[in-house]
Amino acid sequence: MDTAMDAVVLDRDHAHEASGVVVVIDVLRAFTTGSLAVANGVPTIHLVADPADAFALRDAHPDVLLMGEEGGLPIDGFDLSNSPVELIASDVRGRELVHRTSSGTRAAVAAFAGADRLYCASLLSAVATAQAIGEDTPTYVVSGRSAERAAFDDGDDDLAVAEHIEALRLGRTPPADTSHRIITSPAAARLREIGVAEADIRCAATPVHGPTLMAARDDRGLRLTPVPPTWRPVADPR
Ligand SMILES: O=C(O)[C@H](CS(=O)(=O)O)OP(=O)(O)O
Repeated sequence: MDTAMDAVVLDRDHAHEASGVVVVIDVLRAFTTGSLAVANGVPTIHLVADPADAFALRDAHPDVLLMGEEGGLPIDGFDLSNSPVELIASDVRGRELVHRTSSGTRAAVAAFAGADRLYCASLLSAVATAQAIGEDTPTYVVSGRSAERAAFDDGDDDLAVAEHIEALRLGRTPPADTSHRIITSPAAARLREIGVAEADIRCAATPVHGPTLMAARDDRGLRLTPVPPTWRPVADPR
């Protein structure tokens, strides 16, 4: 994709081409909800591309909670939808989640194959993600942009967050309009159309500092865990 950034930016259809350090962005709503889940005590999020994979994981591990959506709407038999506001109100502490969404988790599963390190990010985790990436120039995957969604979405909410993270990573002032771009994005309009609560959109557009999520493979597939923060005091004596 052509963007104002030097970093490579891929849409979801090209996620499998990503290599090196990869940041998959889904601000509305997958990785906003994911970041809030770990902030609320979820130790691990298993990512799947298909609802059938989520049900299979629960059959094998009945203690997990299933979270996600199909076309933005709750999935019958899942415990939670893909809603950050619902997540905050739920008791998830200590529970492992299986997360399936139409754009975000599918993009992450596709991008993982070629990645040396993969982060799943949103505006909530922009600062933590920029810190975790460090000096490596990452490839960003704008998960909301794909041929499947071209008629109603250009992925601008995710691109805005990619630009925000990249500015932070380079020590520059991040754009002042990131939240505005999320709230006024085609993805937000689409969610409003299907009846998703405005609070979910506002939550995703609020730049609080949440944890970023790093992917690894285990015996259950792809899993996300929080990256420990690397904050240092300003006057570090070392
Ligand atoms: O639930 C969401 O916010 C979206 C639904 S869709 O992609 O617009 O159909 O999924 P996500 O994967 O979180 O972007």
